[in-house]
Amino acid sequence: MARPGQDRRPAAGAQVPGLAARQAALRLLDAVLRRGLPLEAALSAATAALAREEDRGLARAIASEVLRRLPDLDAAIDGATPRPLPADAKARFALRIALVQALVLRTPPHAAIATVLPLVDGGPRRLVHGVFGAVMRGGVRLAEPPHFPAAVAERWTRAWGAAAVEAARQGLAGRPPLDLTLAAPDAEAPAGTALLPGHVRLAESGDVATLPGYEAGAWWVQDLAASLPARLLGAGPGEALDLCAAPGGKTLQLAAAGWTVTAVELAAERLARLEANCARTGLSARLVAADVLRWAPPAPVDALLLDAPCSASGIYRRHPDVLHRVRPAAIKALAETQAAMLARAAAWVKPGGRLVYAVCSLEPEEGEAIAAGAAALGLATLPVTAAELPAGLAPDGRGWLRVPPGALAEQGGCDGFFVARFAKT
Ligand SMILES: C[S@@+](CC[C@H](N)C(=O)[O-])C[C@H]1O[C@@H](n2cnc3c(N)ncnc32)[C@H](O)[C@@H]1O
Repeated sequence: MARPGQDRRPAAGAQVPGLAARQAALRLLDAVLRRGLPLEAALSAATAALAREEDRGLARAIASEVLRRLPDLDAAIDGATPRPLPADAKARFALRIALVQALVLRTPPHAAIATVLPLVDGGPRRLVHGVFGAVMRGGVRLAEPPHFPAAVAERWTRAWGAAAVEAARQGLAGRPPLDLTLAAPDAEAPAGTALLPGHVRLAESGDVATLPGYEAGAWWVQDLAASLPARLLGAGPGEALDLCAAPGGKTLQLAAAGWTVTAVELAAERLARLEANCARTGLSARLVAADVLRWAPPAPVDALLLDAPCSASGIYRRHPDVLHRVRPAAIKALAETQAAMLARAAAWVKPGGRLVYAVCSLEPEEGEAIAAGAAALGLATLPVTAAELPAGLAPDGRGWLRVPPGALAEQGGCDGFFVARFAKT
């Protein structure tokens, strides 16, 4: 590794190999951390200039790994600077990208810094070079498992306790397992562990399209916790509404369980994914592109699933960007939308019919607080029972299901969720 002061710049105009992928990683981090966009939503614009799939993958891997390890990377940077760099300083972004490569992604240190220095050309090159060298010479090792951002750790400790938050850190350490939901109990599927009937868990994900049963549409990828809301609605026959339905894991479950499903979704491109998923699995649903806050069904239904748009803080293992984007003001605004959706949905269920409310959120404001308003809408809790859940999960004292951070850690973990089931009175 070149020492600080030995800054060997390529000739003006020369392109450093691998630079374009790091520039794209910087754009991705800027989109998430400065503009609050989801990583997935920023991907196509941030990587548009990259011709090779390999480079797009590298840019995404660097950005994801920075987001997974951000507090620990920043602690290493702050430990090597006399005065902390501002949170949004380009030098800090460049150092995060260089250090995550050298310390996590096994990029040789000289290559990690050489591909990052051009990001700060005309700016604090010497500083970035010097801090990188100091961290590497200091033999810093990043915490394993990684730490949550302080605001998230505080929020979740207040809601779910320190032990749950500590267990949840494991979810940031490695790749989560891959969960499959089977279209039928005897569907063709790869060998794995079943934590519930109709479920298979694989330790490795790899290319899902090559796994047995994929071509035949015998299963779809869906986290174990995400499969619980549709399971808890029970089996048809009857008319079921799936509100906020795309990409459609729960629509497919409802169709496979014998319901005649109408799936309602606002985002046209996401509805197209739902349509493709129906085509691959041979399961059918009536698809409606509409805003649940404006649309209404022609007649009340027997069963309704509302998987409301939410902070998605429960999916932090696969999408660590949520840890940095979700702020109290956004949670409050989402909770208002969720309450408005539940109020409309409650009116669309026949007396005696069932309604399941679900969010992949670890924020009580989006879960328990919304369910607490259901009684005023003519919805009586139909308590979830332990027998309906995988071993290790249990309903709370009100008969609702809270899947807290760190749940099922010993079995490989699962997404954080809230699910409540009601009967229309
Ligand atoms: C949590 S995701 C749904 C996941 C889906 N139920 C599944 O199992 O695959 C929430 C969905 O709600 C959609 N959405 C957000 N606001 C909406 C609205 N006002 N009306 C209908 N859909 C909406 C989003 O586009 C997103 O696809």
